[in-house]
Amino acid sequence: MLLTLEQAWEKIVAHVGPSTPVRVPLAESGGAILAEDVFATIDSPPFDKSMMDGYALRTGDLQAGLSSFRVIEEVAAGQVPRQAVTTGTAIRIMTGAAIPDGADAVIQLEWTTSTGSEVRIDKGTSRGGLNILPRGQSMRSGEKLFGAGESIRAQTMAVLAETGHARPLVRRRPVVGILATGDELVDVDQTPGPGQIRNSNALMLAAQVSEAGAEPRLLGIARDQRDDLRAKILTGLDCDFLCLSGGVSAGNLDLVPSELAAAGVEAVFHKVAMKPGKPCWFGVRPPRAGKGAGYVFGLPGNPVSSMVCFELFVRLALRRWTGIDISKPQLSAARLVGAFSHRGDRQTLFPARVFAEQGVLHVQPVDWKGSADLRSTAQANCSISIPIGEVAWNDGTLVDILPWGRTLGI
Ligand SMILES: Nc1nc2c(c(=O)[nH]1)N[C@H]1C(S)=C(S)[C@@H](COP(=O)(O)OP(=O)(O)OC[C@H]3O[C@@H](n4cnc5c(N)ncnc54)[C@H](O)[C@@H]3O)O[C@H]1N2
Ligand code: MOO
Repeated sequence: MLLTLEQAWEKIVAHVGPSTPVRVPLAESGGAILAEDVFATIDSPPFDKSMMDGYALRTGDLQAGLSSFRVIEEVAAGQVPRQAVTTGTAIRIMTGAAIPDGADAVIQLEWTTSTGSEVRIDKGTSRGGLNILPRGQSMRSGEKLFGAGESIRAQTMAVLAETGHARPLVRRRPVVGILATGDELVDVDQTPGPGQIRNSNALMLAAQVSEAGAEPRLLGIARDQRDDLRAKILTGLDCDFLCLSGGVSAGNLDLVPSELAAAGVEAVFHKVAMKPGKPCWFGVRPPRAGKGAGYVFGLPGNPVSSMVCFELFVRLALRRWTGIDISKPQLSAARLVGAFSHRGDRQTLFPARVFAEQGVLHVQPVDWKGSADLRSTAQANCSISIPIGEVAWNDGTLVDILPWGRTLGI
C-alpha cells in the first residue's frame, strides 16, 4: 500500500522537529531563525540626541526676542557637553551628539550666521524639541524586540548589533546536500552524447534550497554503481539534509534506497500515491557524535517529480527543523480559469499558475505533458490538488491549490 500525501506529511512531522539552538557570531547569523525572545538592553537613543548640525539653545530666548547668542562650546558626535546652555548662550552641536542640559531645540546650521564667538539666528522657532530625538524614543531597555521563530534579516541584525547581542541563540540555516544520480547525466556545460541528458535537477534543487532560506551544497553526480554512490552518500550524510535525485523507482539500477540503508539511514517511507512523485523516499540518519539527526530525501529523477517533492516534503522538513511548527504545506482555495477535466489513479498535483485579481485567487492549469515536462512548469507557481478518479470541473470551480515557494508569501 502506498502512503497518501497526508500520511507522508504525518511521517515527516513525526520525525523532524526543531534542531538544537546554537549561539553564532552575529555576523554569521543572517537568515538564521531566532531561538529565543530578544529584549532591549539599552534605551535607544541612549541620550537625547541632535538630529541636525546646528546650535542648541533655549526656545524661550527666541520667544523673548533674542537673536544673537554667545557660543560657549562645540560638541561633536561621541563627545559629551561639559556645560549647560543658559539664557543668551548656545552650544554648537553636530548630528548625533548629546543635547546639553538647558537646551530644548537645535537650530540647523542653514538658519544661522556665525559671527566669530557669536551666532545669529536668521530663522527661529518656538517649537521646543525641534531636531531633538528624545532618549528611548525608538526602544526602552527591557522591551521585547523580537520573538523566537523570527528570521534574522538585515534590519534585525542591525538592531541586535545596536543592543549588543553579539552571539544570538538561533537555529541556523540548514545545510542541504544535493546529489544527482544517473549514468545518463552530464554537467550543464557539456554536450550530451547519445542517450545522455544534462543534469538539470541539481541546479533546480539548489535554487529551491536557497529560496527556502537554507544553504545548498552541490555534491556532483553519482554514477549508477554502488561504490561511487556509496562514497558520495557518505559525504552527503555530513549535511543536515541530503536530497538525492533519481534512482528510487523499481529499475535494476535504482540503487539509492539500498545504498542509503547500507550507509545507516533508516527508511521512513518509500512511495506515495501521488503524481508526480510516486517513488519518493524519506529516511533519517540517526544522530552521531556532535551532530543531530540528518534527514534524507530520495527524490524521483523526473524533473517535475523532483521539484514537486521538494516543495511538498523537503520544504516542510526544513521549516520544522528551523522551529516553524507546521504540520503540512498550506492549502488554499482558488477559482479555476476555464473548464478542466482529468482522470488519475493517484492524487494528482497538476502544475498551474495562481494569481490574485481583486483579492480573489484564480488558478489556471498549464499545458503539462507529465513528470518529465519541466518546461511547461516554468510558468507555473502552484499545484492543483486533484483527487483520485475522474473530475470534470467548470470554469469558476473552487479548487485546492498548493503554492510553491514563496508564492502568496507563504
Ligand atoms: N517499473 C517501474 N518503473 C518506474 C516506476 C515504477 O513504479 N515502476 N515509477 C516511475 C515514476 S512515477 C518515476 S517519477 C520515475 C522515477 O524514477 P527514478 O527516481 O528511479 O529516476 P531515474 O529512473 O533515475 O530517472 C527518471 C527520469 O529522470 C531523468 N533524470 C534523472 N536525474 C536527472 C537529473 N539530475 N536532471 C535531469 N533529469 C534527470 C532521467 O534521465 C529519467 O528520464 O520512475 C518511473 N519508472
Ligand atoms: O510519479 Mo512519477 O513522479 O509519475 O513521474
